[in-house]
Amino acid sequence: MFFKYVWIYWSPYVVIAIISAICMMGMPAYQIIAAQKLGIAIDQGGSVLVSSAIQLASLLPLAFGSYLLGSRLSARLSSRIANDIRYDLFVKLQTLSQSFYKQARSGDLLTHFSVDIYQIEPILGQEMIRSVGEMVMTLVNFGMMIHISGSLAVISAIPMVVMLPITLYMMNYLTERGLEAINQNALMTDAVNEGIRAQPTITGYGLQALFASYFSNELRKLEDKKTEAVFSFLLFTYSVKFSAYLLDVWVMGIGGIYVLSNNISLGAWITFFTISHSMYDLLGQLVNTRIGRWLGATIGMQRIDKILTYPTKIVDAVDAHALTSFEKKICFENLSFGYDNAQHQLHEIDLCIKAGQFVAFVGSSGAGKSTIFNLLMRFYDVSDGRITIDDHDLRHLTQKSLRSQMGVVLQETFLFHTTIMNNIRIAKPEATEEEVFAAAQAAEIHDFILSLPEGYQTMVGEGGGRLSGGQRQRIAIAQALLCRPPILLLDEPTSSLSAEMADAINQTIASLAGKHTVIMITHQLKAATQADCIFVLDQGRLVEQGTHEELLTNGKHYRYLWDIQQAQ
Ligand SMILES: Nc1ncnc2c1ncn2[C@@H]1O[C@H](COP(=O)(O)OP(=O)(O)OP(=O)(O)O)[C@@H](O)[C@H]1O
Repeated sequence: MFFKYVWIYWSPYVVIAIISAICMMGMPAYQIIAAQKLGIAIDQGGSVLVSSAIQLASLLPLAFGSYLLGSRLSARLSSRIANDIRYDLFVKLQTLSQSFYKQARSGDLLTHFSVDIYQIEPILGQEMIRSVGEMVMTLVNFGMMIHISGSLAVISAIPMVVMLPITLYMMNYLTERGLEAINQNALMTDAVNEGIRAQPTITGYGLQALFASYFSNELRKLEDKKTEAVFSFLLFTYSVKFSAYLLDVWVMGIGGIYVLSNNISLGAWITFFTISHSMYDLLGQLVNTRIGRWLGATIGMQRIDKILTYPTKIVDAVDAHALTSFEKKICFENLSFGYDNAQHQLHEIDLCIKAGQFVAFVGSSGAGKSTIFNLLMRFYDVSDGRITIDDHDLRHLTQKSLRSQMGVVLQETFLFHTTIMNNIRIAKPEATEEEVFAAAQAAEIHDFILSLPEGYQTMVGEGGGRLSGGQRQRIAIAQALLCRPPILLLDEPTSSLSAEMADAINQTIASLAGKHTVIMITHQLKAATQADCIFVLDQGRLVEQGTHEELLTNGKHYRYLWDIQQAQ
Protein backbone atom coordinates (compact mmCIF):
# COMPACT_ATOMS: atom_id res chain seq x y z
CA MET A 1 0.00 0.00 0.00
CA PHE A 2 2.76 2.43 0.96
CA PHE A 3 4.57 1.88 -2.33
CA LYS A 4 1.35 2.49 -4.26
CA TYR A 5 1.37 6.03 -2.82
CA VAL A 6 5.11 6.36 -3.35
CA TRP A 7 4.46 5.67 -7.01
CA ILE A 8 1.46 8.02 -7.23
CA TYR A 9 3.13 10.96 -5.52
CA TRP A 10 6.65 10.46 -6.78
CA SER A 11 6.01 9.95 -10.46
CA PRO A 12 5.72 13.69 -11.28
CA TYR A 13 9.07 14.36 -9.58
CA VAL A 14 11.23 11.39 -10.65
CA VAL A 15 13.87 13.48 -12.45
CA ILE A 16 14.41 15.86 -9.56
CA ALA A 17 14.52 12.90 -7.16
CA ILE A 18 17.21 11.13 -9.22
CA ILE A 19 19.36 14.29 -9.41
CA SER A 20 18.96 14.75 -5.68
CA ALA A 21 19.88 11.09 -4.95
CA ILE A 22 23.02 11.31 -7.11
CA CYS A 23 24.09 14.54 -5.41
CA MET A 24 23.61 13.00 -1.98
CA MET A 25 25.98 10.15 -2.79
CA GLY A 26 28.84 12.69 -2.73
CA MET A 27 29.81 12.09 0.90
CA PRO A 28 29.63 8.25 1.00
CA ALA A 29 31.62 8.14 -2.27
CA TYR A 30 34.24 10.34 -0.63
CA GLN A 31 34.44 7.92 2.31
CA ILE A 32 35.18 4.98 -0.03
CA ILE A 33 37.95 6.92 -1.78
CA ALA A 34 39.44 7.90 1.59
CA ALA A 35 39.45 4.24 2.71
CA GLN A 36 41.20 3.19 -0.50
CA LYS A 37 43.87 5.87 -0.06
CA LEU A 38 44.48 4.66 3.49
CA GLY A 39 44.99 1.05 2.37
CA ILE A 40 47.36 2.13 -0.39
CA ALA A 41 49.36 4.25 2.07
CA ILE A 42 49.75 1.29 4.44
CA ASP A 43 50.86 -1.09 1.68
CA GLN A 44 53.10 1.39 -0.24
CA GLY A 45 54.51 3.33 2.69
CA GLY A 46 54.06 6.89 3.91
CA SER A 47 55.35 8.48 0.66
CA VAL A 48 51.87 8.55 -0.88
CA LEU A 49 50.25 10.06 2.24
CA VAL A 50 50.86 13.73 1.29
CA SER A 51 49.61 13.39 -2.29
CA SER A 52 46.57 11.39 -1.01
CA ALA A 53 45.80 14.12 1.55
CA ILE A 54 45.99 16.80 -1.18
CA GLN A 55 43.66 14.79 -3.46
CA LEU A 56 41.20 14.17 -0.62
CA ALA A 57 41.29 17.84 0.43
CA SER A 58 40.36 18.94 -3.09
CA LEU A 59 37.58 16.35 -3.29
CA LEU A 60 36.05 17.21 0.07
CA PRO A 61 34.36 20.58 -0.86
CA LEU A 62 33.00 18.95 -4.03
CA ALA A 63 31.56 16.00 -2.12
CA PHE A 64 30.16 18.24 0.61
CA GLY A 65 28.69 20.78 -1.86
CA SER A 66 27.04 18.04 -3.85
CA TYR A 67 25.58 16.56 -0.64
CA LEU A 68 24.18 19.96 0.38
CA LEU A 69 22.60 20.50 -3.05
CA GLY A 70 20.98 17.05 -2.87
CA SER A 71 19.67 17.82 0.63
CA ARG A 72 18.16 21.10 -0.53
CA LEU A 73 16.40 19.47 -3.49
CA SER A 74 15.06 16.64 -1.37
CA ALA A 75 13.80 19.06 1.32
CA ARG A 76 11.77 20.88 -1.34
CA LEU A 77 10.47 17.56 -2.64
CA SER A 78 9.31 16.53 0.85
CA SER A 79 7.24 19.67 1.35
CA ARG A 80 5.83 19.52 -2.19
CA ILE A 81 4.73 15.89 -1.87
CA ALA A 82 3.30 16.44 1.64
CA ASN A 83 1.24 19.32 0.29
CA ASP A 84 0.05 17.17 -2.63
CA ILE A 85 -1.21 14.60 -0.13
CA ARG A 86 -2.83 17.27 2.08
CA TYR A 87 -4.57 18.70 -0.97
CA ASP A 88 -5.89 15.30 -2.13
CA LEU A 89 -7.06 14.53 1.38
CA PHE A 90 -8.84 17.87 1.65
CA VAL A 91 -10.52 17.45 -1.74
CA LYS A 92 -11.56 13.89 -0.88
CA LEU A 93 -13.09 15.06 2.41
CA GLN A 94 -15.17 17.59 0.49
CA THR A 95 -16.65 14.81 -1.64
CA LEU A 96 -17.55 12.41 1.16
CA SER A 97 -21.17 11.87 2.07
CA GLN A 98 -23.03 12.88 5.19
CA SER A 99 -22.97 9.25 6.31
CA PHE A 100 -19.17 9.47 6.51
CA TYR A 101 -19.30 12.64 8.61
CA LYS A 102 -21.95 11.15 10.91
CA GLN A 103 -19.46 8.51 12.07
CA ALA A 104 -16.16 10.39 11.66
CA ARG A 105 -14.39 12.01 14.61
CA SER A 106 -13.20 15.53 13.89
CA GLY A 107 -10.08 15.10 16.06
CA ASP A 108 -9.15 12.07 14.01
CA LEU A 109 -9.63 13.95 10.75
CA LEU A 110 -7.46 16.84 11.97
CA THR A 111 -4.77 14.37 13.05
CA HIS A 112 -4.47 13.23 9.43
CA PHE A 113 -3.43 16.75 8.42
CA SER A 114 -1.00 17.20 11.29
CA VAL A 115 0.53 14.05 12.82
CA ASP A 116 0.02 11.62 9.91
CA ILE A 117 1.36 13.93 7.21
CA TYR A 118 4.10 15.10 9.53
CA GLN A 119 5.29 11.48 9.67
CA ILE A 120 4.97 10.92 5.95
CA GLU A 121 6.56 14.20 4.84
CA PRO A 122 10.26 13.43 5.41
CA ILE A 123 9.94 9.90 4.10
CA LEU A 124 8.40 10.75 0.77
CA GLY A 125 11.19 13.27 0.14
CA GLN A 126 14.53 13.46 1.92
CA GLU A 127 14.42 10.12 3.67
CA MET A 128 13.40 8.25 0.56
CA ILE A 129 16.24 9.77 -1.43
CA ARG A 130 18.73 9.22 1.37
CA SER A 131 17.52 5.64 1.78
CA VAL A 132 17.89 4.96 -1.93
CA GLY A 133 21.33 6.61 -1.86
CA GLU A 134 22.35 4.59 1.20
CA MET A 135 21.13 1.34 -0.36
CA VAL A 136 23.11 2.05 -3.52
CA MET A 137 26.18 2.95 -1.46
CA THR A 138 25.76 -0.24 0.61
CA LEU A 139 25.83 -2.24 -2.62
CA VAL A 140 28.85 -0.26 -3.87
CA ASN A 141 30.62 -0.88 -0.55
CA PHE A 142 29.83 -4.57 -0.76
CA GLY A 143 31.08 -4.64 -4.37
CA MET A 144 34.34 -3.07 -3.15
CA MET A 145 34.61 -5.68 -0.39
CA ILE A 146 34.09 -8.46 -2.95
CA HIS A 147 36.73 -6.83 -5.12
CA ILE A 148 39.25 -7.03 -2.24
CA SER A 149 38.31 -10.57 -1.21
CA GLY A 150 35.19 -12.37 -2.45
CA SER A 151 35.23 -15.11 0.20
CA LEU A 152 35.89 -12.67 3.07
CA ALA A 153 32.99 -10.48 1.84
CA VAL A 154 30.59 -13.46 1.74
CA ILE A 155 31.62 -14.69 5.21
CA SER A 156 31.25 -11.13 6.58
CA ALA A 157 27.67 -11.00 5.31
CA ILE A 158 26.47 -14.24 6.97
CA PRO A 159 25.33 -12.60 10.26
CA MET A 160 23.24 -10.08 8.29
CA VAL A 161 21.30 -12.87 6.57
CA VAL A 162 20.61 -14.48 9.96
CA MET A 163 19.34 -11.16 11.37
CA LEU A 164 16.93 -10.44 8.49
CA PRO A 165 13.83 -12.40 9.70
CA ILE A 166 14.25 -11.04 13.25
CA THR A 167 14.39 -7.49 11.86
CA LEU A 168 11.26 -8.06 9.75
CA TYR A 169 9.34 -9.45 12.73
CA MET A 170 10.35 -6.50 14.89
CA MET A 171 9.30 -4.03 12.17
CA ASN A 172 5.84 -5.57 12.09
CA TYR A 173 5.57 -5.37 15.87
CA LEU A 174 6.71 -1.74 15.83
CA THR A 175 4.10 -0.82 13.20
CA GLU A 176 1.29 -2.22 15.35
CA ARG A 177 2.48 -0.41 18.49
CA GLY A 178 2.91 2.83 16.51
CA LEU A 179 -0.59 2.57 15.02
CA GLU A 180 -2.09 2.10 18.48
CA ALA A 181 -0.22 5.17 19.77
CA ILE A 182 -1.38 7.36 16.88
CA ASN A 183 -4.98 6.20 17.18
CA GLN A 184 -4.89 7.06 20.86
CA ASN A 185 -3.37 10.43 19.99
CA ALA A 186 -6.36 11.04 17.68
CA LEU A 187 -8.74 10.17 20.53
CA MET A 188 -6.94 12.65 22.76
CA THR A 189 -7.22 15.38 20.06
CA ASP A 190 -10.89 14.52 19.80
CA ALA A 191 -11.33 15.01 23.52
CA VAL A 192 -9.65 18.45 23.31
CA ASN A 193 -11.83 19.38 20.36
CA GLU A 194 -14.98 18.32 22.17
CA GLY A 195 -13.88 20.11 25.34
CA ILE A 196 -13.49 23.36 23.39
CA ARG A 197 -16.73 23.03 21.43
CA ALA A 198 -18.76 22.02 24.45
CA GLN A 199 -17.25 24.77 26.58
CA PRO A 200 -20.55 26.65 27.26
CA THR A 201 -22.26 23.38 28.30
CA ILE A 202 -19.30 22.32 30.46
CA THR A 203 -19.21 25.70 32.23
CA GLY A 204 -23.00 25.91 32.45
CA TYR A 205 -23.34 22.55 34.17
CA GLY A 206 -20.09 22.85 36.15
CA LEU A 207 -18.64 19.80 34.43
CA GLN A 208 -15.01 20.96 34.45
CA ALA A 209 -13.86 18.32 36.95
CA LEU A 210 -15.68 15.55 35.08
CA PHE A 211 -14.16 16.54 31.74
CA ALA A 212 -10.71 17.00 33.31
CA SER A 213 -10.93 13.46 34.66
CA TYR A 214 -12.12 12.13 31.27
CA PHE A 215 -9.23 13.93 29.58
CA SER A 216 -6.74 12.71 32.14
CA ASN A 217 -7.93 9.15 31.46
CA GLU A 218 -7.30 9.64 27.73
CA LEU A 219 -3.84 11.04 28.54
CA ARG A 220 -3.01 8.04 30.69
CA LYS A 221 -3.93 5.69 27.86
CA LEU A 222 -1.81 7.79 25.49
CA GLU A 223 1.11 7.61 27.91
CA ASP A 224 0.85 3.79 28.01
CA LYS A 225 0.59 3.42 24.25
CA LYS A 226 3.44 5.86 23.61
CA THR A 227 5.70 4.21 26.19
CA GLU A 228 5.16 0.86 24.52
CA ALA A 229 5.77 2.30 21.05
CA VAL A 230 8.88 4.26 22.05
CA PHE A 231 10.35 1.43 24.13
CA SER A 232 9.89 -1.15 21.37
CA PHE A 233 11.51 1.27 18.98
CA LEU A 234 14.46 1.81 21.33
CA LEU A 235 14.79 -1.95 21.75
CA PHE A 236 14.89 -2.25 18.00
CA THR A 237 17.54 0.46 17.55
CA TYR A 238 19.73 -0.95 20.34
CA SER A 239 19.59 -4.43 18.89
CA VAL A 240 20.62 -2.98 15.51
CA LYS A 241 23.53 -1.13 17.15
CA PHE A 242 24.50 -4.27 19.03
CA SER A 243 24.47 -6.24 15.77
CA ALA A 244 26.61 -3.61 14.02
CA TYR A 245 29.28 -3.84 16.78
CA LEU A 246 29.09 -7.62 16.61
CA LEU A 247 29.60 -7.49 12.84
CA ASP A 248 32.72 -5.33 13.31
CA VAL A 249 34.15 -7.90 15.73
CA TRP A 250 33.20 -10.70 13.34
CA VAL A 251 34.96 -9.02 10.39
CA MET A 252 37.96 -8.22 12.57
CA GLY A 253 38.28 -11.85 13.67
CA ILE A 254 37.77 -13.40 10.23
CA GLY A 255 39.97 -10.70 8.64
CA GLY A 256 42.73 -11.46 11.19
CA ILE A 257 42.71 -15.12 10.13
CA TYR A 258 42.93 -14.03 6.45
CA VAL A 259 45.91 -11.71 7.12
CA LEU A 260 47.75 -14.31 9.25
CA SER A 261 47.28 -16.94 6.55
CA ASN A 262 48.53 -14.38 3.94
CA ASN A 263 45.29 -14.46 2.00
CA ILE A 264 45.27 -10.63 1.91
CA SER A 265 47.76 -7.91 2.80
CA LEU A 266 47.38 -5.83 5.95
CA GLY A 267 46.69 -2.70 3.84
CA ALA A 268 43.97 -4.49 1.86
CA TRP A 269 42.45 -5.77 5.08
CA ILE A 270 42.40 -2.25 6.59
CA THR A 271 40.67 -0.97 3.44
CA PHE A 272 38.24 -3.91 3.68
CA PHE A 273 37.57 -3.27 7.36
CA THR A 274 37.08 0.51 6.86
CA ILE A 275 34.65 -0.10 4.00
CA SER A 276 32.77 -2.82 5.85
CA HIS A 277 32.59 -0.60 8.95
CA SER A 278 31.18 2.26 6.89
CA MET A 279 28.75 -0.20 5.24
CA TYR A 280 27.48 -1.41 8.63
CA ASP A 281 27.31 2.20 9.70
CA LEU A 282 25.17 2.96 6.66
CA LEU A 283 23.04 -0.11 7.26
CA GLY A 284 22.71 0.84 10.92
CA GLN A 285 21.53 4.30 9.90
CA LEU A 286 19.22 2.81 7.33
CA VAL A 287 17.67 0.44 9.83
CA ASN A 288 17.75 2.68 12.92
CA THR A 289 16.90 6.11 11.67
CA ARG A 290 15.32 5.52 8.31
CA ILE A 291 13.34 2.39 9.09
CA GLY A 292 11.97 4.00 12.26
CA ARG A 293 10.75 6.91 10.15
CA TRP A 294 9.56 4.59 7.40
CA LEU A 295 7.45 2.75 9.91
CA GLY A 296 5.99 6.05 11.15
CA ALA A 297 5.22 7.02 7.57
CA THR A 298 3.66 3.62 6.83
CA ILE A 299 1.39 4.06 9.85
CA GLY A 300 0.43 7.58 8.74
CA MET A 301 -0.20 6.37 5.21
CA GLN A 302 -2.35 3.47 6.44
CA ARG A 303 -4.56 5.95 8.29
CA ILE A 304 -4.75 8.37 5.38
CA ASP A 305 -5.41 5.51 2.96
CA LYS A 306 -8.68 4.83 4.80
CA ILE A 307 -9.90 8.30 3.82
CA LEU A 308 -8.44 8.41 0.31
CA THR A 309 -10.03 5.07 -0.55
CA TYR A 310 -13.28 5.62 1.36
CA PRO A 311 -16.06 4.85 -1.12
CA THR A 312 -18.06 7.83 -2.25
CA LYS A 313 -21.50 6.34 -1.79
CA ILE A 314 -23.48 8.85 -3.77
CA VAL A 315 -22.02 9.04 -7.25
CA ASP A 316 -23.47 10.35 -10.49
CA ALA A 317 -24.92 7.60 -12.70
CA VAL A 318 -22.97 6.98 -15.91
CA ASP A 319 -25.87 8.34 -17.95
CA ALA A 320 -26.77 11.12 -15.47
CA HIS A 321 -27.93 14.31 -17.11
CA ALA A 322 -28.04 17.90 -15.92
CA LEU A 323 -31.17 19.48 -14.52
CA THR A 324 -31.28 22.88 -16.18
CA SER A 325 -34.46 24.23 -14.61
CA PHE A 326 -37.29 23.43 -12.25
CA GLU A 327 -40.74 24.31 -13.53
CA LYS A 328 -43.38 21.76 -12.54
CA LYS A 329 -43.22 19.63 -9.41
CA ILE A 330 -41.24 17.52 -6.97
CA CYS A 331 -42.86 14.17 -6.15
CA PHE A 332 -42.18 11.44 -3.59
CA GLU A 333 -43.51 8.18 -5.04
CA ASN A 334 -44.08 5.39 -2.54
CA LEU A 335 -40.80 6.36 -0.91
CA SER A 336 -39.23 4.35 1.89
CA PHE A 337 -35.82 4.91 3.37
CA GLY A 338 -33.50 3.54 6.06
CA TYR A 339 -30.06 4.80 7.04
CA ASP A 340 -29.04 1.16 7.24
CA ASN A 341 -30.65 -2.02 6.03
CA ALA A 342 -31.92 -3.02 9.47
CA GLN A 343 -34.76 -0.53 9.76
CA HIS A 344 -36.61 2.08 7.68
CA GLN A 345 -36.91 5.62 9.01
CA LEU A 346 -39.43 6.73 6.34
CA HIS A 347 -42.29 4.52 5.16
CA GLU A 348 -44.27 4.60 1.87
CA ILE A 349 -44.47 8.34 1.43
CA ASP A 350 -46.45 9.76 -1.48
CA LEU A 351 -46.69 13.51 -1.99
CA CYS A 352 -46.23 16.28 -4.54
CA ILE A 353 -44.90 19.83 -4.22
CA LYS A 354 -45.79 22.22 -7.04
CA ALA A 355 -43.28 24.78 -8.30
CA GLY A 356 -43.73 28.10 -6.50
CA GLN A 357 -45.49 26.58 -3.48
CA PHE A 358 -44.49 27.14 0.12
CA VAL A 359 -44.67 23.79 1.93
CA ALA A 360 -43.61 22.70 5.37
CA PHE A 361 -42.79 19.31 6.85
CA VAL A 362 -43.73 19.18 10.52
CA GLY A 363 -43.80 16.50 13.19
CA SER A 364 -42.39 15.66 16.54
CA SER A 365 -38.73 14.95 17.18
CA GLY A 366 -37.47 11.92 15.29
CA ALA A 367 -40.49 11.92 12.92
CA GLY A 368 -38.19 12.04 9.88
CA LYS A 369 -38.15 15.72 8.85
CA SER A 370 -34.37 16.08 8.45
CA THR A 371 -34.29 12.75 6.67
CA ILE A 372 -36.64 14.21 4.03
CA PHE A 373 -34.22 17.08 3.65
CA ASN A 374 -31.26 14.68 3.28
CA LEU A 375 -33.07 12.78 0.53
CA LEU A 376 -34.11 15.93 -1.33
CA MET A 377 -30.47 17.08 -1.42
CA ARG A 378 -29.51 13.51 -2.38
CA PHE A 379 -27.12 13.11 0.51
CA TYR A 380 -28.56 9.57 0.60
CA ASP A 381 -30.41 7.45 -1.97
CA VAL A 382 -33.92 6.19 -1.26
CA SER A 383 -34.31 2.53 -0.32
CA ASP A 384 -37.60 2.03 -2.17
CA GLY A 385 -39.74 4.18 -4.44
CA ARG A 386 -38.30 7.38 -5.85
CA ILE A 387 -38.14 11.16 -5.72
CA THR A 388 -38.70 12.98 -8.99
CA ILE A 389 -38.14 16.55 -9.93
CA ASP A 390 -40.00 17.60 -13.08
CA ASP A 391 -40.42 13.84 -13.70
CA HIS A 392 -36.66 13.15 -13.55
CA ASP A 393 -35.60 10.59 -10.98
CA LEU A 394 -33.04 12.30 -8.71
CA ARG A 395 -30.68 9.36 -9.24
CA HIS A 396 -30.54 10.11 -12.97
CA LEU A 397 -29.45 13.71 -12.49
CA THR A 398 -25.98 15.04 -11.86
CA GLN A 399 -25.63 16.05 -8.23
CA LYS A 400 -24.10 19.38 -9.14
CA SER A 401 -27.01 20.38 -11.38
CA LEU A 402 -29.55 19.17 -8.82
CA ARG A 403 -27.99 21.18 -6.02
CA SER A 404 -27.57 24.22 -8.24
CA GLN A 405 -31.38 24.41 -8.31
CA MET A 406 -31.44 24.61 -4.52
CA GLY A 407 -30.54 27.23 -1.94
CA VAL A 408 -30.15 25.93 1.60
CA VAL A 409 -30.59 27.62 4.96
CA LEU A 410 -29.55 25.40 7.83
CA GLN A 411 -30.61 25.40 11.45
CA GLU A 412 -27.17 26.53 12.50
CA THR A 413 -25.67 29.06 10.17
CA PHE A 414 -21.96 28.87 9.59
CA LEU A 415 -20.39 32.18 8.70
CA PHE A 416 -16.74 32.43 7.67
CA HIS A 417 -14.34 34.76 9.47
CA THR A 418 -14.47 37.43 6.78
CA THR A 419 -16.66 40.37 5.72
CA ILE A 420 -20.44 40.28 5.35
CA MET A 421 -19.97 40.89 1.61
CA ASN A 422 -17.70 37.84 1.24
CA ASN A 423 -20.00 35.70 3.34
CA ILE A 424 -23.03 36.48 1.19
CA ARG A 425 -20.97 35.92 -1.95
CA ILE A 426 -19.74 32.52 -0.79
CA ALA A 427 -21.81 30.45 -3.23
CA LYS A 428 -21.34 32.90 -6.11
CA PRO A 429 -18.00 34.70 -5.77
CA GLU A 430 -18.48 36.50 -9.09
CA ALA A 431 -21.76 38.15 -7.97
CA THR A 432 -21.86 41.93 -8.47
CA GLU A 433 -22.45 44.28 -5.54
CA GLU A 434 -25.94 44.98 -6.90
CA GLU A 435 -26.78 41.26 -6.83
CA VAL A 436 -25.53 41.02 -3.22
CA PHE A 437 -27.61 44.07 -2.23
CA ALA A 438 -30.71 42.57 -3.91
CA ALA A 439 -30.24 39.25 -2.04
CA ALA A 440 -29.75 41.10 1.26
CA GLN A 441 -32.86 43.21 0.58
CA ALA A 442 -34.92 40.08 -0.09
CA ALA A 443 -33.59 38.64 3.18
CA GLU A 444 -34.45 42.00 4.84
CA ILE A 445 -30.96 42.53 6.24
CA HIS A 446 -29.69 45.19 3.80
CA ASP A 447 -30.69 48.18 5.95
CA PHE A 448 -29.12 46.68 9.04
CA ILE A 449 -25.84 46.03 7.18
CA LEU A 450 -25.77 49.62 5.91
CA SER A 451 -26.26 50.88 9.48
CA LEU A 452 -22.96 49.26 10.52
CA PRO A 453 -19.94 51.62 10.46
CA GLU A 454 -18.19 49.49 7.88
CA GLY A 455 -21.33 48.31 6.10
CA TYR A 456 -20.80 45.26 3.91
CA GLN A 457 -17.08 45.29 4.78
CA THR A 458 -17.81 44.51 8.45
CA MET A 459 -15.94 41.44 9.67
CA VAL A 460 -18.43 38.99 11.18
CA GLY A 461 -15.97 37.39 13.65
CA GLU A 462 -15.26 33.70 14.01
CA GLY A 463 -18.42 31.70 13.22
CA GLY A 464 -20.29 35.00 12.80
CA GLY A 465 -19.89 35.63 16.55
CA ARG A 466 -20.30 39.42 16.25
CA LEU A 467 -23.84 39.09 14.92
CA SER A 468 -27.04 38.01 16.64
CA GLY A 469 -28.69 34.67 15.81
CA GLY A 470 -31.40 36.40 13.77
CA GLN A 471 -28.87 38.51 11.83
CA ARG A 472 -26.79 35.42 11.06
CA GLN A 473 -29.92 33.64 9.86
CA ARG A 474 -30.86 36.52 7.56
CA ILE A 475 -27.34 36.55 6.11
CA ALA A 476 -27.73 32.81 5.51
CA ILE A 477 -31.01 33.51 3.66
CA ALA A 478 -29.26 36.19 1.58
CA GLN A 479 -26.48 33.65 0.80
CA ALA A 480 -29.07 31.16 -0.37
CA LEU A 481 -30.98 33.73 -2.43
CA LEU A 482 -27.93 35.13 -4.20
CA CYS A 483 -27.87 32.31 -6.75
CA ARG A 484 -31.64 32.83 -7.33
CA PRO A 485 -32.35 29.15 -6.70
CA PRO A 486 -35.75 27.93 -7.89
CA ILE A 487 -35.99 25.81 -4.72
CA LEU A 488 -35.27 27.10 -1.24
CA LEU A 489 -34.73 24.49 1.46
CA LEU A 490 -35.01 25.72 5.03
CA ASP A 491 -34.06 23.43 7.90
CA GLU A 492 -35.53 24.74 11.17
CA PRO A 493 -34.54 28.30 10.22
CA THR A 494 -36.02 29.87 13.35
CA SER A 495 -35.57 27.19 15.98
CA SER A 496 -32.80 29.00 17.85
CA LEU A 497 -34.38 32.46 17.68
CA SER A 498 -36.56 34.45 20.04
CA ALA A 499 -40.31 34.43 19.31
CA GLU A 500 -40.14 38.00 18.02
CA MET A 501 -37.16 37.32 15.78
CA ALA A 502 -38.71 34.05 14.58
CA ASP A 503 -41.94 35.86 13.59
CA ALA A 504 -39.98 38.41 11.58
CA ILE A 505 -37.98 35.71 9.76
CA ASN A 506 -41.16 33.70 9.11
CA GLN A 507 -42.70 36.78 7.41
CA THR A 508 -39.59 37.08 5.24
CA ILE A 509 -39.79 33.39 4.32
CA ALA A 510 -43.49 33.59 3.44
CA SER A 511 -42.75 36.59 1.20
CA LEU A 512 -40.27 34.47 -0.81
CA ALA A 513 -42.90 31.91 -1.83
CA GLY A 514 -44.07 32.31 -5.42
CA LYS A 515 -40.65 33.61 -6.47
CA HIS A 516 -39.14 30.37 -5.16
CA THR A 517 -40.48 26.97 -4.20
CA VAL A 518 -39.98 27.10 -0.46
CA ILE A 519 -39.64 23.80 1.42
CA MET A 520 -39.33 24.19 5.16
CA ILE A 521 -38.65 21.60 7.82
CA THR A 522 -39.75 22.67 11.26
CA HIS A 523 -41.05 21.36 14.53
CA GLN A 524 -42.51 24.81 15.33
CA LEU A 525 -45.99 24.72 13.83
CA LYS A 526 -46.28 28.52 14.10
CA ALA A 527 -43.58 28.83 11.45
CA ALA A 528 -45.68 26.80 9.03
CA THR A 529 -49.07 28.51 9.38
CA GLN A 530 -48.65 30.49 6.15
CA ALA A 531 -47.58 27.45 4.10
CA ASP A 532 -49.70 26.39 1.08
CA CYS A 533 -49.44 22.83 2.30
CA ILE A 534 -48.23 21.29 5.54
CA PHE A 535 -47.06 17.65 5.52
CA VAL A 536 -47.42 16.07 8.94
CA LEU A 537 -45.00 13.25 9.72
CA ASP A 538 -45.31 10.79 12.57
CA GLN A 539 -42.76 8.02 13.12
CA GLY A 540 -41.62 8.18 9.52
CA ARG A 541 -45.12 8.14 7.98
CA LEU A 542 -46.98 10.93 6.26
CA VAL A 543 -50.13 10.99 8.37
CA GLU A 544 -51.86 14.22 7.32
CA GLN A 545 -51.53 17.06 4.82
CA GLY A 546 -53.33 20.33 4.12
CA THR A 547 -53.27 24.01 5.03
CA HIS A 548 -53.05 25.14 8.64
CA GLU A 549 -56.80 25.81 8.77
CA GLU A 550 -57.70 22.48 7.12
CA LEU A 551 -55.49 20.56 9.49
CA LEU A 552 -56.83 22.36 12.54
CA THR A 553 -60.34 21.35 11.50
CA ASN A 554 -59.70 17.84 10.11
CA GLY A 555 -56.28 16.76 11.35
CA LYS A 556 -55.87 14.72 14.48
CA HIS A 557 -52.09 14.59 14.89
CA TYR A 558 -51.61 18.18 13.76
CA ARG A 559 -54.36 19.39 16.09
CA TYR A 560 -52.70 17.44 18.93
CA LEU A 561 -49.26 18.98 18.23
CA TRP A 562 -50.78 22.45 17.82
CA ASP A 563 -52.62 22.26 21.13
CA ILE A 564 -49.47 21.16 22.94
CA GLN A 565 -47.45 24.01 21.44
CA GLN A 566 -50.15 26.59 22.17
CA ALA A 567 -50.26 25.48 25.79
CA GLN A 568 -46.51 26.05 26.21
N1 LIG B 1 -27.36 9.21 10.27
C1 LIG B 1 -28.31 8.47 10.83
N2 LIG B 1 -28.12 7.15 10.98
C2 LIG B 1 -29.06 6.37 11.53
N3 LIG B 1 -30.26 6.81 11.95
C3 LIG B 1 -30.50 8.14 11.84
C4 LIG B 1 -29.54 9.02 11.28
N4 LIG B 1 -30.07 10.27 11.30
C5 LIG B 1 -31.30 10.16 11.84
N5 LIG B 1 -31.57 8.88 12.17
C6 LIG B 1 -32.82 8.34 12.74
O1 LIG B 1 -33.86 8.63 11.82
C7 LIG B 1 -35.04 8.99 12.47
C8 LIG B 1 -35.54 10.32 11.93
O2 LIG B 1 -34.58 11.30 12.25
P1 LIG B 1 -34.69 12.79 11.71
O3 LIG B 1 -33.43 13.49 12.09
O4 LIG B 1 -35.07 12.78 10.29
O5 LIG B 1 -35.90 13.33 12.58
P2 LIG B 1 -36.43 14.82 12.75
O6 LIG B 1 -37.89 14.76 12.54
O7 LIG B 1 -35.67 15.75 11.87
O8 LIG B 1 -36.07 15.07 14.27
P3 LIG B 1 -35.72 16.46 15.00
O9 LIG B 1 -36.90 17.34 14.91
O10 LIG B 1 -35.45 16.01 16.39
O11 LIG B 1 -34.51 16.99 14.31
C9 LIG B 1 -34.72 9.05 13.96
O12 LIG B 1 -35.20 7.87 14.54
C10 LIG B 1 -33.21 9.08 14.02
O13 LIG B 1 -32.73 8.40 15.14
